[in-house]
Amino acid sequence: MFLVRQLAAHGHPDGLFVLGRHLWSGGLVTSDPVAAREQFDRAARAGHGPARILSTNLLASGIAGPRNWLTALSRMSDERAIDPRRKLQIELLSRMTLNSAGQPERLRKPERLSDLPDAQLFPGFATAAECAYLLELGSRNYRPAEINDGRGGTRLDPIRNSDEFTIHWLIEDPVVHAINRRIAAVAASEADRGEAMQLLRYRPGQRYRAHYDYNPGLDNQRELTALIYLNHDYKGGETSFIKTALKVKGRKGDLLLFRNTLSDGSVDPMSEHEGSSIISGTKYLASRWIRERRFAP
Ligand SMILES: O=C(O)CCC(=O)C(=O)O
Ligand SMILES: [Fe+2]
Repeated sequence: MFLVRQLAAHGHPDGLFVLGRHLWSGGLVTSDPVAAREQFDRAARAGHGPARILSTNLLASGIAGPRNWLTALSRMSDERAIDPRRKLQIELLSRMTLNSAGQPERLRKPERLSDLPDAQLFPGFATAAECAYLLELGSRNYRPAEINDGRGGTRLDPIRNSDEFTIHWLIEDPVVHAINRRIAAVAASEADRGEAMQLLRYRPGQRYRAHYDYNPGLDNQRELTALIYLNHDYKGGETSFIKTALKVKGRKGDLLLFRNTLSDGSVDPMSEHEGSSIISGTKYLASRWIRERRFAP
């Protein structure tokens, strides 16, 4: 760490970037996302390519510091030379009809599926191109999914034997961020209340057994759950509510939104659900748990 700090102190781009990564993740130093972002910004100004990408992502999302959507968009154009994904991201964003703050201008009407649990379906929430983009982000990156242990950490548990990839804050690019803002808009919440988006993959035999997304160990509760179905060419795998007859088998691009808490903040017993076992094919979802209050750093 001494060497890294020395290099950073001299404005060395790699030193600043590596210091930023350590400050972001913690471990050798105390985690400090705001200080990390400052190092990424300095590394970016010193010409460090990967730091420019992270720094623009954080500027677009307003995580660990200020948010400026339009400046982030103009920086993305300049970044096409260092990251080939920027071109596709600019194309996808141009088709979204966003205002100058990156907010969606039009929202699809929901279908009410049930009152208890409070569940709604937004058909065609994401376009086929957006689903393809998320699927490509996940490919090659999946690892066994864990569950929240209620003590600030996560652990493997036989209740959930599927795979996941978390689009954590640094790699939450402006396309993912715009989708996260759209989720927040249909959920009548703020984007910064969402946990990082997760991509989920279930192959035959994989499932997420009956559970509540509400977790008694959390003081900032998972109030809402949003699931985007990224495909529908598989058998089995419904999102099934255990205490009612409600089973949801979304089509590609549909979003299921349900509430895990009652109006007094306590758990809604009817929100217990499972991702049923896959019979054939592979199911892909994008999920976002929405907290009661700001959750993003
Ligand atoms: O796979 C599903 O349909 C449900 C996923 C789920 O319950 C979750 O990720 O919390
Ligand atoms: Fe769940």
